[in-house]
Amino acid sequence: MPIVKNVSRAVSQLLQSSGCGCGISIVPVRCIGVSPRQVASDASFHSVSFSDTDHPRVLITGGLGQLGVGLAKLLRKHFGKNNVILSDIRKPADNVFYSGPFIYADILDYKNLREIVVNNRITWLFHYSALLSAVGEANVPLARAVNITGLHNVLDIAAEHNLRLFVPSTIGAFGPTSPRDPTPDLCIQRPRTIYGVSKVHAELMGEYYHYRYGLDFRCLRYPGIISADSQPGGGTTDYAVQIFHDAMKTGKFQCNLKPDTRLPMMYIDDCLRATLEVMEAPAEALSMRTYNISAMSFTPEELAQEVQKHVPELQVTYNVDEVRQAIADSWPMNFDDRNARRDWGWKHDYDLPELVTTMFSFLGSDSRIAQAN
Ligand SMILES: NC(=O)C1=CN([C@@H]2O[C@H](COP(=O)(O)OP(=O)(O)OC[C@H]3O[C@@H](n4cnc5c(N)ncnc54)[C@H](O)[C@@H]3O)[C@@H](O)[C@H]2O)C=CC1
Ligand SMILES: CC(=O)[C@H](N)C(=O)O
Repeated sequence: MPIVKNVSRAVSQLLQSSGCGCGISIVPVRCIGVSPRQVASDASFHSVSFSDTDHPRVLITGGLGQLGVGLAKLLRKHFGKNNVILSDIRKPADNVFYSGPFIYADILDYKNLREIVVNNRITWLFHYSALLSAVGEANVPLARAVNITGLHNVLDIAAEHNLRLFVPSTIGAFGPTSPRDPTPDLCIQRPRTIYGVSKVHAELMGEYYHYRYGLDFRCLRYPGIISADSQPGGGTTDYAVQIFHDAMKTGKFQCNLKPDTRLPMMYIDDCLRATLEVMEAPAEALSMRTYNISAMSFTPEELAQEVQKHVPELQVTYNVDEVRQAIADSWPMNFDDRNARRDWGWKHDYDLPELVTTMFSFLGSDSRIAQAN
């Protein structure tokens, strides 16, 4: 296909994707001839563009954490196994390595990341690499590097190569001065963790690149995510996953948050479906580029009661971790996601009883398989 045709299609896609509904005219980065990293506008990789009739070519960064493997599985079902590349700086387990393309990608290595995007003709990027709230407080310099410097690399590469970019944000992007019950999309955001600060920065930088350069940036603020077949990576909401494993294994669970700490939560299938849905939504449907999504809110006490319906002998004790408790006390209790529901039809499937039943049927069948082997 002639390069000229591809470039003009890319420009028209950029113009379409910049439909922010705010009436501001956008000058896409390629039209002003200089990208954020001063890459020449006629560099050869610009001749590769993604047609609407093709499947996207997907890269997931930080893909070996709690959410990335599930996301790859979902996207591979939709777009084909070889169109979705999982990446991380860790070594994948055998089952992950053999389930589809995997590549080493350190988001702090700009050239390495750019080479991967170019050589694999990536068109959509899901940027999952991060240090979460609790581990971030334990290593602020690393969290700042991964969550902020890493994001800058990803944004520049996405803008240069006309990628559609998804970056997750979090309930942790709010702080003690935000309205907490409910928390709307637009309100004061003064988080007091490096994780929260870096996520507000990501929201603002992504939106800035969208308005300034026409980058097709899309962002959802996830609640705490609960999954059966992957472990959380060091957050404040981790207790809500651990309780299921401990209930099955020992019948005893020690919770590191107070019994009445209410936080928004979501089952992983809802979270990953929302992520695909917002990426597939037509640009003109998106009145914003960063949306809250919500499913349920509960306290450790309420979760324990629901779990005890399945494991009546479960004993729950509380040994509060001051760092996590202070973080949780500054986060939303309930999330207002009316804009996501209105703009692109977001709807959750799992509430608390359904979540708990699903977790036990997954873990139950899993442990039966383990016992049989
Ligand atoms: N799991 C949850 O409850 C929530 C997650 N999110 C966001 O979703 C995204 C994915 O979350 P999880 O999978 O839970 O995170 P996780 O902590 O389980 O995984 C993060 C991954 O990033 C990788 N990573 C660290 N440094 C890296 C580097 N320099 N280059 C490349 N990769 C690097 C780690 O090896 C790890 O596999 C994160 O951005 C997180 O902030 C948002 C809200 C809730
Ligand atoms: C809600 C999140 O972003 C994460 N699970 C954390 O607790 O840090």
